[in-house]
Amino acid sequence: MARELKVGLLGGGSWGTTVASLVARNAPTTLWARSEDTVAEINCDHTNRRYLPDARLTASLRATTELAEAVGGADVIVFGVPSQVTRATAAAIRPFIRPWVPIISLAKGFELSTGKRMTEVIGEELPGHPLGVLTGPNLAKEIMSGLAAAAVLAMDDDVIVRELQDLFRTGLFRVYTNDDPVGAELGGALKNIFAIATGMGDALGAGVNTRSALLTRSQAEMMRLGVALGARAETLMGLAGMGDLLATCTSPQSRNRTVGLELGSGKTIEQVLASMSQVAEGVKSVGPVWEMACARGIELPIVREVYAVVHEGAPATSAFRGLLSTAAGSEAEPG
Ligand SMILES: NC(=O)C1=CN([C@@H]2O[C@H](COP(=O)(O)OP(=O)(O)OC[C@H]3O[C@@H](n4cnc5c(N)ncnc54)[C@H](O)[C@@H]3O)[C@@H](O)[C@H]2O)C=CC1
Ligand SMILES: O=C(CO)COP(=O)(O)O
Repeated sequence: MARELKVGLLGGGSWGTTVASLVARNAPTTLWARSEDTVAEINCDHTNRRYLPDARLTASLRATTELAEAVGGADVIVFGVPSQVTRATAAAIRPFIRPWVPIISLAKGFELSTGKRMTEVIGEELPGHPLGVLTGPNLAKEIMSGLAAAAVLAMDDDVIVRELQDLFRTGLFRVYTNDDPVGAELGGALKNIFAIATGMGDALGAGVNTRSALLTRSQAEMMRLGVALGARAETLMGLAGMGDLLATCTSPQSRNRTVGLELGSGKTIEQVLASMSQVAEGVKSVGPVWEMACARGIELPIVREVYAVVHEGAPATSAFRGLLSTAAGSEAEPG
């Protein structure tokens, strides 16, 4: 079944290219990227050196700069562009996309202006499509270097999710199905904020005890807000939540953790962003997440401190002091 489906994937960065290369092993896949150079390189050399310097892509993967070519004949559409351009990209493909095709989102962020999840954004721009997310502890460069990884493909529709599972999985990329797309999407987006916090802590010389405490309390904050926003707790305890939190907070490859490390070393957020060529979703997501927590009266001390450093210019050292000054009550409570 999966081999008969044609896939159109939007976004030629690290993760879009990685997923396109995996899916191309199972089905005819066309990747849309903006850059003509990137498209030519993928088609001729089977590489995308700007984002994945050492990786060799599946030779059958085709790339194009034409949206119509990528999505017009596709049976499945995959969104791999950053969160803040997802709405515009969805609107741009509206004239070309067939009415019923499933859409899978890879992005791990919230829309800055609305606080919406990416499947909410895509659903508003492209109503009537079955929507899902592919998420989990999936650092692109590790996967392209041939190391094993696991992900969840989360959709409301039990039949479609099983059909699509075969499309994404390979021998080393294990794909589990999950019927809580809201929880899976929230886990992937929320963990980025905690990766910034962990990076700050590590730059300031946090020990393993401190980092473990920070990760555990991050998981508690993710659960508190995530469940309030409609996630199931068990999803946030799984690959999409705790799994991705561990990967992103501990990997030197994580862009969000790198942002935290740089902030912790004394740089301003403007200096950090000016030196980065890839997206770190947590920088933008922390604003809407903090607003959602405040609006609901949910205490998230770690999110509060990351927000203060990223958006209010507070030094990273004050985030550490802020967390220590939060009263430690029962473990079940915030703080
Ligand atoms: N890199 C990774 O290991 C993983 C990333 N993700 C998520 O995937 C999403 C995409 O991330 P990456 O591919 O890593 O980012 P990236 O920074 O490597 O690449 C971003 C891509 O988006 C393109 N882009 C930027 N602005 C655009 C616009 N206005 N219109 C169209 N395309 C535009 C860029 O040209 C580039 O090709 C993010 O939400 C990220 O959190 C999820 C899992 C793993
Ligand atoms: O989502 C990711 C790993 O699962 C990638 O994290 P970064 O965006 O921080 O690199």
